[in-house]
Amino acid sequence: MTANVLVAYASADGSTAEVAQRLGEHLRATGLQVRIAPATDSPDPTVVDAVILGSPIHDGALLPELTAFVDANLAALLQRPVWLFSLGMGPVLRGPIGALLRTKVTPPVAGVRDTVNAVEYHAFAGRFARSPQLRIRAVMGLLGAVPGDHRNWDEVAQWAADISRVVRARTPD
Ligand SMILES: Cc1cc2nc3c(=O)[nH]c(=O)nc-3n(C[C@H](O)[C@H](O)[C@H](O)COP(=O)(O)O)c2cc1C
Repeated sequence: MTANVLVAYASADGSTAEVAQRLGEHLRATGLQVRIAPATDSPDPTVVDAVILGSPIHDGALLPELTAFVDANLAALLQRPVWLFSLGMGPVLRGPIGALLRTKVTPPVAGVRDTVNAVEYHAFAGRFARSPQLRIRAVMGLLGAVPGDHRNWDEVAQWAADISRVVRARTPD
């Protein structure tokens, strides 16, 4: 039997959408049936075997479109394996303060992770621009967050391979 996977995402500026698309394509290449959809399209998680949820982090939290999708579909999400990913600055932080913060999961993100009982949460480095605000630029400089596209496509491919292995192992032939 071919397993069905839903990749549902929120994205403000497109970089998370591209990671969701790439994850879905890698999963398809391993033989899974995959639907990739914005959370605002209300894709139906009850018709799939596994769900991957993704969102950028804004001000320490996942986007409200993603959390609204989680709230609206919680019963279905709790009945199937769910993986959660985010895009943000965390993984690229450097220096003494950055090192303290880079692996921290904020309470709002941990809340969603734990609410859906995620098999795994993966924080990917995202894409971010130079802030027009001097104060934000100063904080980012202090944390070593260099503006740019920090997405690591090999890491995305590896995560998709890991998920596919688990999903296929759970699906009877
Ligand atoms: C308004 C705003 C707030 C952000 N806040 C955070 C944050 O609190 N923590 C973080 O790690 N990244 C933060 N970022 C970085 C983004 O999450 C990152 O650039 C991501 O790749 C954007 O995804 P998108 O292109 O799908 O919208 C913020 C970006 C913006 C524009």
